[in-house]
Amino acid sequence: MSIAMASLAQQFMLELKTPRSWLLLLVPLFLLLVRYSLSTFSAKRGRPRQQQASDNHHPPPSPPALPVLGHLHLVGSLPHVSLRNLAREHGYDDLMLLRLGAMPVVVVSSPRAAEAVLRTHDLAFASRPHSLVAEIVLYGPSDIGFAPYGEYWRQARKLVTTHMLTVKRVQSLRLAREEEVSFVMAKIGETAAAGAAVDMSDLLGSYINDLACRAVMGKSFRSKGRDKLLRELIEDTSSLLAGFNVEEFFPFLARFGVLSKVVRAKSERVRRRWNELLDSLIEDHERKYVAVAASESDPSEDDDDFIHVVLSVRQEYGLTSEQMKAILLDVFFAGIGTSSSVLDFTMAELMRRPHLMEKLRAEVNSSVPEGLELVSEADLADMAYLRAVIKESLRLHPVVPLLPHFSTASCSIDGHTVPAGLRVLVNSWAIGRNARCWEDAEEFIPERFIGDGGAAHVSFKGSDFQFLPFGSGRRMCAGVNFGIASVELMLANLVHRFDWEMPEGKKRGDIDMSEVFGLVVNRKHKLLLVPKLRV
Ligand code: HEM
Repeated sequence: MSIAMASLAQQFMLELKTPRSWLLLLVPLFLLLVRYSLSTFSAKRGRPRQQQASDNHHPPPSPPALPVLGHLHLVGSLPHVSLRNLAREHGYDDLMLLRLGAMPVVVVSSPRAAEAVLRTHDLAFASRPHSLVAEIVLYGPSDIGFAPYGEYWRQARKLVTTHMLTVKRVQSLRLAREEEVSFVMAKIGETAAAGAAVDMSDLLGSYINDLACRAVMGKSFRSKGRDKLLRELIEDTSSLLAGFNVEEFFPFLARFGVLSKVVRAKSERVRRRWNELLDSLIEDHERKYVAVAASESDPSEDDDDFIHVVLSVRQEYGLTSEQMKAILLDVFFAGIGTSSSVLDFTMAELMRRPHLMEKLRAEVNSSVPEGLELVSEADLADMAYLRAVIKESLRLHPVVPLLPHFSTASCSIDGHTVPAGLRVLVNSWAIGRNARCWEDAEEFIPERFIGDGGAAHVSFKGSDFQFLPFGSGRRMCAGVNFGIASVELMLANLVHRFDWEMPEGKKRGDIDMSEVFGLVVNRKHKLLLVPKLRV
């Protein structure tokens, strides 16, 4: 019986990648749940009136909901789109309160309300919602992205921002970026010579993956196909981290515990794989570290990778080995999918608008000394249009479209009370397309970000609340410089070195910008392009 239940649940978990597919699970459970909710409702009715009133003191407005499901049935496979449409339909432009099953969630859809959450009441919203998978895979969680707000998170974030992701260290990885870009250009060159098409999505993914490996462990992981294994492991983990645990929506199901057992078992398997990998890498580094210390020689630049950094400050920060591993894992989860998806969206947008690609190419070519095949980081300094193209891509396609926050104190926003203990989603995708803030909001127009453009002064550093691709406030992305540096250099080289054409029989207009929601939003279809060598 329990094996049958477990395999049924496993089947369901495979299906449960999108909120709408939860309905599959919910149909047979519906009647049971109605009973549960009726009993909860009668219990609530029995509570004193005063207490009920204080629970619901001017809550944010809410669209009509179904019993039991709440608003769950209104959230489709692209939650950021569904939530924008819902807010728009009901005129809840700032704040909206939804109930997903039994879980209340506040959705923020305007720059004004985002500023209230991420700046005015930053401290009250600086935590993250609980995730069972993160608790297991990230040891607690002891990383930075998923850790609840508190002293541990403050120390871990300080470690990362003052030792690992500093401007200086990102600059010191310049050589690594240039080498990795050169490696990719050579690979594309071979494909160009053969007249074949390149799977850009795959290629850009492995470029960012190799860069993360160089940063974390000082070398790429390419030998013996280990980079593929690592990418698989990252993908397996990311899809688990992005999934929802149905029991959080329906605490009633926790009584059976079957679903969380399945999620737990999968998460533990993934954690074991990471453990083996990271333990062996850390041991290697420790041996080298001890040898360098014994020889009293200066560590070489190659020894300056993130594992060495974490080992060197381990005592100062009092880190356990699990905490070290969790912090290193953030570079893989927060850094890889995000940057490669930004590159993929940007190339797809440029392919759909060849005149913009030409304009960018003209800027790049004019900044690179005649006859040089590769664009170096020094050449990027004056490329204002390159930066505008990337910003415009981030505006229309923020790869983390819903910023996940959690309230730890009650606050009042625009006369509405948001109590402590609530999930809060800032819909940065909706905000970036808000027609009140952006002219021709749905169009890809990089010119808005330069010269006399209406958004020339708008930055992604977290002070302009109509543009939040990296979030804002205490939980803002810790790797902005790292991410942007790897995107800029690759994009400049792609347009400098090659002309890009569509595979035979395909038109530029065929490029489909459909998305898939996950820990990071990706384009649904692979971007296949035919390179023609230019220089
Ligand atoms: C262009 C690529 C990237 C984009 C678009 C991006 C975007 C984001 C966003 C939207 C958040 C959540 C902010 C919030 O909740 O308010 C975030 C968090 C984070 N990002 Fe990035 N990111 C990128 C690259 C990177 C890289 C390369 C790293 C590290 C090497 C990194 C490390 C982090 C960390 C550690 C957090 C968690 C911060 C916290 O919770 O305190 N990101 N990122």
